[in-house]
Amino acid sequence: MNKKSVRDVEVSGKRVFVRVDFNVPLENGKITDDTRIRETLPTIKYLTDRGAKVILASHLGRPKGQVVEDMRLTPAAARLSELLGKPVAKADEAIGDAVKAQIAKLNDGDVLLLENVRFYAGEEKNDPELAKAFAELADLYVNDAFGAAHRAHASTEGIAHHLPAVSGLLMEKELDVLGKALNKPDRPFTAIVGGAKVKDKIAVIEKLIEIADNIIIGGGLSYTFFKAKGHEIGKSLVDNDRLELVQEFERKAKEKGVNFLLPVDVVVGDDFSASANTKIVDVDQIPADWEGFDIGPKTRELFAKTIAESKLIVWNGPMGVFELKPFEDGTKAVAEACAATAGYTIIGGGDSAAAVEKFHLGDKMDHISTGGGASLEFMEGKALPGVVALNDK
Ligand SMILES: Nc1ncnc2c1ncn2[C@@H]1O[C@H](COP(=O)(O)OP(=O)(O)O)[C@@H](O)[C@H]1O
Ligand SMILES: O=C(OP(=O)(O)O)[C@H](O)COP(=O)(O)O
Repeated sequence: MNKKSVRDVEVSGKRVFVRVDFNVPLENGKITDDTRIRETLPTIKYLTDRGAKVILASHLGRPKGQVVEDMRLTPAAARLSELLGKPVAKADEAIGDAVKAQIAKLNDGDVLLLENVRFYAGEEKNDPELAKAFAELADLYVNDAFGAAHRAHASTEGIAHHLPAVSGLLMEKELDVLGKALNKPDRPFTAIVGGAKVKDKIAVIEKLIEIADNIIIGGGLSYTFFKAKGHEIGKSLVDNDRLELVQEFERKAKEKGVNFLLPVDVVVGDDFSASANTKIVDVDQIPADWEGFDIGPKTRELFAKTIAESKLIVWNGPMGVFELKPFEDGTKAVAEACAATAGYTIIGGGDSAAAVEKFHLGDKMDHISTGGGASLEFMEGKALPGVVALNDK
């Protein structure tokens, strides 16, 4: 990488603002998968071992510029403290005099976690005033939030214009591993896209058609494709603004000789809950009032066959609502197929990583990336604003 990292600068005694991605899955205030926190330990330890004062900043969820009590970072501070085996102070805000006073009390080697940066409307707008307010807290900026590197926000991009700015060790590792795998991909190369961030994911498919041999679509994303074909989709997730666009994808894929696989059957439920009534139906038989929550058994077999024959598999986004027992089997089947294939497997995204860990298959994958959207955009060849803003070597 041509960007400076923590290894290239003096950190001892400095106040270091480290942007991490602690956007972890939570259930009733408990962290269900701490991968993203564990993955930042090398950077945090590197800095504390050398006597830096570490000021951590992250977003959690999408609170849209408001304080949302359930989206405070308090559980992340507690988990980090357990993992580091030492106290981690927690601020109730991310900027301002109270935070500055807390920082002034830090000793060399101490760690402080700021409050959710998305509680401030300026974060996602990349407001220069907010970026300056973050920069006032520190002497050095470290970006270790690979999962948010595709966002040009005040704490991922703006701040880098006000302080010396370098990458963390996780950021460096992610770019290195993904770069090596995707520079000259082994073929057949299969991209699997699922999940619930429908708009974001649809945006990357067009480019994937140009680089992958097989594209597998599952999860909440698929229903926009079914609706575009004129099928009833009941109450399933949909992006009504992109019905024409997704039809284009299938046409383009055909033109390029890319195998474009959509689910053929799905598991529908009458409620978003673990006690919902469920049915398995073909994709043109979804009842009105029901909602598609998982891929069906015929689809699992179809997807598994393609995964088995692939040399490189990049998977982002669960195949269904794997958090709920009745809708976990599709994601589990794809995770098992990825675990069994001889191909090189890269799993990306907070929830996809959580799913693989839930099924105890994490150690069977070649790389679990902390970024879903970020790894997809990296794969597209797009510049990641959180990386571009860092100082060149
Ligand atoms: N058919 C579906 N309907 C609603 N939500 C879904 C469906 N399939 C998957 N999901 C949800 O998608 C979420 C993950 O989406 P996303 O954030 O896009 O993935 P990642 O974090 O891996 O990038 C999971 O919480 C899962 O419950
Ligand atoms: O969870 C994240 O992305 P991912 O779901 O693509 O892995 C990152 O924390 C970015 O979050 P965002 O998509 O709300 O900007």
